[in-house]
Amino acid sequence: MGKLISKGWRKRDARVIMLGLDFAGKSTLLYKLKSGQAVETCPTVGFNVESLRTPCGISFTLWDVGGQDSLRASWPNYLEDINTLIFVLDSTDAARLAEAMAALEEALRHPGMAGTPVLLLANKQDVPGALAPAHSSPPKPTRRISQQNSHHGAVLATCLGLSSLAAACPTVTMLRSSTALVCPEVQQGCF
Ligand SMILES: Nc1nc2c(ncn2[C@@H]2O[C@H](COP(=O)(O)OP(=O)(O)OP(=O)(O)O)[C@@H](O)[C@H]2O)c(=O)[nH]1
Ligand SMILES: [Mg+2]
Repeated sequence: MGKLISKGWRKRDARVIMLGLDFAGKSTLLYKLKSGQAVETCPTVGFNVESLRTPCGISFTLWDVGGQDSLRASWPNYLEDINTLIFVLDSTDAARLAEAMAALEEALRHPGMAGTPVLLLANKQDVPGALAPAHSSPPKPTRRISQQNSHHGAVLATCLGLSSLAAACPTVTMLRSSTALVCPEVQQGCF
């Protein structure tokens, strides 16, 4: 929130970008926050954007960017001058956790991301068997992750599980979420 203020939220609404692999639940979350309703979604091609306001009166625009593989090359275009990145993980998709981490790593390398708060949402926690932030058999990273970005490299280098991601980097906050249930912290705009 500090960066949100320092970047001049009085002049314009804060800009919050939501990224994550396809099927993670980004659009579902966007429309749940906008309308309070569970909305049926289809894969996003391009982006969706909505103006929202937290209960404590902060206005922000929430950008939901399509996460399909073919669309990820466009992600850097959305990362200019942002106040917060929300990265949504599908906690039921252990097979693609390493892919998600690689995509997050790529996003964090963007120069505009230095010092930007990152909220990692471990989504779909309502599904039985969903990975918990402290799950015991985390996937191994597919490759050694570089330390290029001093703000985030340490996290990614120890990308052994959801909890270590959050613990190792001060700019990353971990939150379990379920759009289906609407996590109260998200609804109250506590990010
Ligand atoms: N059980 C459960 N299902 C969810 C949750 N959030 C989203 N879903 C489902 O996950 C599927 C994908 O949701 P979307 O919101 O379209 O995913 P997306 O991240 O926007 O995907 P792209 O637009 O392709 O990047 C849909 O069938 C949703 O109903 C959740 O918290 N729990
Ligand atoms: Mg979508």
